[in-house]
Amino acid sequence: MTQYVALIADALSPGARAVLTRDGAVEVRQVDGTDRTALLAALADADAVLVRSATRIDAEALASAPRLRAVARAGVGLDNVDVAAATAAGVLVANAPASNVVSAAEHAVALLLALARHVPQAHAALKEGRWERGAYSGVELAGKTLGVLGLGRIGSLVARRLAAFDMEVIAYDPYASQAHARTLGVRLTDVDELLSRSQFLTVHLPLTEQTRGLIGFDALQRVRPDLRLVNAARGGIVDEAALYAALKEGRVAGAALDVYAHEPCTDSPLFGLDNVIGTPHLGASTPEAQDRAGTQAAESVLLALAGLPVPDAVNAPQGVPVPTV
Ligand SMILES: NC(=O)C1=CN([C@@H]2O[C@H](COP(=O)(O)OP(=O)(O)OC[C@H]3O[C@@H](n4cnc5c(N)ncnc54)[C@H](O)[C@@H]3O)[C@@H](O)[C@H]2O)C=CC1
Ligand SMILES: O=C(O)CCC(=O)C(=O)O
Repeated sequence: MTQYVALIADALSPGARAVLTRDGAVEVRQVDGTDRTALLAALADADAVLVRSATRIDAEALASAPRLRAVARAGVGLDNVDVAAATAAGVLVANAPASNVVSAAEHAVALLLALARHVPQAHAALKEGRWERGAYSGVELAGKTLGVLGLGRIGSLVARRLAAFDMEVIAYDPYASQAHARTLGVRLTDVDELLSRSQFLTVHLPLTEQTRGLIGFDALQRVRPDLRLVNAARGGIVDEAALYAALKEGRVAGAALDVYAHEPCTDSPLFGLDNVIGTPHLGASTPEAQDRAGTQAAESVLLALAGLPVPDAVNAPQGVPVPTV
């Protein structure tokens, strides 16, 4: 006999459903969380909701969910969940902070390499029947300076991988310790040095009110003209209009983007520039990452519904340990 309803609002791995139904107490319902009307209606009976990044759980969604006890994010970023409103409503929010970080880091490295060597452009030309060896000469990574903006879980994995390409790695993260940076072979700098010295810059910050627009017109005035920028964190941290202007005016050499201010995004002016490559928010899109994210999110829901401490709760009451970076 089921006692609770768990709503899966984005495409999660089959492992999530298997965990949720393990003890027979949870009925799983599926809804397309991007269909706002359907989402709000489905939330009316839900005790828990599981999302990835496409579904917005904001104050309106929470107000439509009188029974809700938990929001589980099968992934890292919580910018699509109003954590303050959930906390005020007594709804526990949990993410799966370590689930997809290797996939996200590997994707950032893949974008950086593809950007350096024009892999997508050369591939497209070849498939269209053009053998254009002269058009797609690239640059080496060895000996270049990589700037890492945000030396948390993903930034650290990227730094370690790209140090192995013989890059000099510097990072800006006011919350990272010197000891942690040293173990990665990374030197911590201030923002000025990060911007003025980096030949590659990779962004690994959460999107918050402090980080929104951080790489904007001002920052992009202070970079080298041979800078190649990678953003596989969140759209909105890099100001797309400022980036477009900098690329167009030759103040930045290239950009590789996995994330956009408004998603889905298919018509950005940035896509019209030859020195921009992009993927549609694929950082976490591997079966390995999705399996971990889905099952961890589902485990958090079971704990929350049972009234037990949830290790990855981001708004846990005092006394419940919340893991930090
Ligand atoms: N493209 C994709 O599919 C994915 C994107 N992400 C994004 O990547 C972001 C980072 O993920 P993690 O590394 O796991 O998070 P994390 O929390 O481990 O690391 C973030 C780091 O940013 C630092 N930071 C915060 N504010 C800062 C500021 N103003 N200036 C400089 N540093 C600052 C923090 O000290 C922390 O070390 C997530 O918040 C998410 O938005 C995460 C997974 C997949
Ligand atoms: O679920 C996804 O694919 C998005 C992953 C992501 O951006 C995150 O975990 O923050």
